[in-house]
Amino acid sequence: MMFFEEVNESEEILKALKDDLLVTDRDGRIIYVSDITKALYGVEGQKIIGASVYELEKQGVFTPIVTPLVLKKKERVNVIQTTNKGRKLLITGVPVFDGKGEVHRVASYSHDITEMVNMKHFLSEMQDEMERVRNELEILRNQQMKNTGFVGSSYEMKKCLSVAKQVAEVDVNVLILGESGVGKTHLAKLIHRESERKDKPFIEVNCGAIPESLFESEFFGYEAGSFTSANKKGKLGLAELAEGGTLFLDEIGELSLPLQVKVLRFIQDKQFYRVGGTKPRSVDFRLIAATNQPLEQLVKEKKFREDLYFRLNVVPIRIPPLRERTTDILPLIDHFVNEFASKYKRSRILDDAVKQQLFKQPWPGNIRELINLIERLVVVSTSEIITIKDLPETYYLTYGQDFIHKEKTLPEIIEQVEKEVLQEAKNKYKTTVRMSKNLGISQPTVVRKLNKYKIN
Ligand SMILES: Nc1ncnc2c1ncn2[C@@H]1O[C@H](COP(=O)(O)OP(=O)(O)OP(=O)(O)O)[C@@H](O)[C@H]1O
Repeated sequence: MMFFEEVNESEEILKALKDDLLVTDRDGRIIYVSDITKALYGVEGQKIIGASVYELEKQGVFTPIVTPLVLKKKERVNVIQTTNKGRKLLITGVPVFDGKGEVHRVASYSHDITEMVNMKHFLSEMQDEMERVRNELEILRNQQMKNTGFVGSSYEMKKCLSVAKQVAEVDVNVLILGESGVGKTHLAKLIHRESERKDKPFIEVNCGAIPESLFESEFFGYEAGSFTSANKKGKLGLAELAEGGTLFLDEIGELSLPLQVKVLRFIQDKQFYRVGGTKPRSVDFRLIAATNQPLEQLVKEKKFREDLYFRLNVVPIRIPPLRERTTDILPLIDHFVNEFASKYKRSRILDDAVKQQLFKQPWPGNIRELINLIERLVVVSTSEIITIKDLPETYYLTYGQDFIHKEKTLPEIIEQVEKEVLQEAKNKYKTTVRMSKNLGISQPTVVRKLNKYKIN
């Protein structure tokens, strides 16, 4: 009675273990099998009692079998078996010896490791994918941050550069001001490259380009299922992507007043909540903002929050438009002619008349406009020397036409012409003595005028 109870109890324990137990004799005949086999092998446990494991292997029920290995080694053996159901089992075969030290039975128990194997595959695929993404990110980051050269020999640009390099070293908020295309993003990247954060991300957020209704979810990210058209798994925001690096808020003047409140709180606390989230998240970044709008004016008109303006405006850098730093025009032209000549593998030179004409342009689109024009000239011109005939019509209006076109007053026209003449004379004659001789004015007048127009 006592024995029966013990046998039943052992059976219960085996079932509870959820491991499949199979016992064969030394010829490989199954003499015991627990009753969970069907799920793994697709056959009823009790129906294979008496069957040979060699036969079952031939039929593909499971392979490889462990019995012959245990018989040969006379010790515990582990194998990974695949069943006809495609499951992966870790089989441990254990020899049971008779009184003469011969293997009398082979007991094997199996543990279903399919999920573990799948997880391992998944993990390894994920690791490969991560490696690919990491490499791609590295390439993209290098492309994005590629140092394309900083042209700026004018007094104004030298001043900007010197402030930029100084602030790069400290984690202070910087506000870059200037017309469209003057190089605000270019300067922000330079500050990032020169800072200790250079190996971390530079995340550019164009505040004017993101629709207001999407700004929060794009900027702060969102939690899973927080709104209907959202990605089911939730999404990381741009703010979070800047971790450790520089967050560049371009066109900050375009932010609506309600969003300004949120951005201000974020800049102050360096903490935020994802849309639909309840957990505050922290992010460490240096902030650079930029705008082509007169922010101070917007503050007066109550279109831009004063507290946000003060937060951003710790170190302001104003990049002057190209027409206020004409000494940069010719070096920029040379720089981009070389760049595009090498990009399109064609040798191109601008003749002096073209340079003179470009020097006189007002460049409302600033450096971006200049780049577009040079690229077009390099690509479209058919001969090595680019002449005035290659210029698009709008670029060869005569002086007078040009000024009247822009509704300038006579004193303004005279000042501008004087400045340009002095600039050209400075480029050509270098010294104030030679300039005074060739311009027919005294040397002190040359010096005074050079100071007036900040030509150095
Ligand atoms: N000092 C410079 N030297 C060489 N290239 C420059 C310089 N400044 C700007 N550029 C180039 O001019 C183009 C326009 O510059 P950028 O995009 O930085 O202007 P932006 O002021 O940010 O314009 P927007 O206000 O439209 O955003 C870019 O291709 C940039 O690489």
